[in-house]
Amino acid sequence: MRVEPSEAHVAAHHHDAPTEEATAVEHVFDLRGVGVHYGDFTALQDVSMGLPRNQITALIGPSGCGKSTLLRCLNRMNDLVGSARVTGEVIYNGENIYDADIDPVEVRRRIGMVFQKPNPFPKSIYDNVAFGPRLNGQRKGLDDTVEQALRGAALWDEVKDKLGDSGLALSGGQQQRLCIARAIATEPDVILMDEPCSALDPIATLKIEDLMRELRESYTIVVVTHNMQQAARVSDRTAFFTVNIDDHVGMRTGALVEYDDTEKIFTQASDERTEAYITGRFG
Ligand SMILES: Nc1ncnc2c1ncn2[C@@H]1O[C@H](COP(=O)(O)OP(=O)(O)OP(=O)(O)O)[C@@H](O)[C@H]1O
Repeated sequence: MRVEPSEAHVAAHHHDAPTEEATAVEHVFDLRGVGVHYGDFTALQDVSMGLPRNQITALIGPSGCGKSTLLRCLNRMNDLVGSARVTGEVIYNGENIYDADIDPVEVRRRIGMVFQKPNPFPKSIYDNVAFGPRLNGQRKGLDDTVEQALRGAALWDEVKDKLGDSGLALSGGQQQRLCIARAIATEPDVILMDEPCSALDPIATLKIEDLMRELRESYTIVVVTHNMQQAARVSDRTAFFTVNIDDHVGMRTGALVEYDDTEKIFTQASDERTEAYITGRFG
């Protein structure tokens, strides 16, 4: 990629004087009229929103409104779905990640992903975390990299004496933290999380939420969640999506209804559809 996000990151934190421009919120992503289509089916249309750096943005809304589809758009995971096509612009650190000269592998290195079901590789804890750095050609300092990533994912103390054990032998919550460690080991800029706690019990869930708040210091996080309390507890910004149904053709297309500070969405939503959803009257 032409713009090196880590440089953009450093630059953003070294403004000399707080001019009006410097104090404006910096967006890691600017989505401009984004639509996603699977063949002839439009799953999501006309999404425009800016995702602020070092904040947690939650994507919420009823089943099928396109939350996961949008999340996968942000690191070109939809490329792996043959029929998927993205329209509009996904601007990441000033560049459209769908431009012809952008390498999707590099995009996915900068923008990591954590999935709903913890999915460690059937390898040791150490090898799970070292996987990405090794793939990137790192040969030296792997022990340090692994330790730092496991510390960053709040898992080090629990596994430091059994790094050679299988990742699959850990509890569900530990496996999810291992997946987070694996994601941060390659030093991404952004972490995308698709319902990261839906397979976890309440205690493991709270641990992941605490971890998300810590990770926000160093990363920008975008999380899809069905859990309203979770969105309210962890996120800074919330985007509510709905499904518009076209009865003539039976098309169900997702659309962004409202995007604002989480506190505003949960206390004084501007759109009655948002309020109905978060108060549990719909969805
Ligand atoms: N690979 C695919 N091929 C075809 N259609 C798809 C594909 N993935 C998703 N869709 C469709 O796109 C729409 C949005 O799906 P998506 O999974 O993004 O919604 P969601 O809001 O994340 O839903 P949920 O909350 O149930 O996970 C749905 O109508 C779904 O059937």
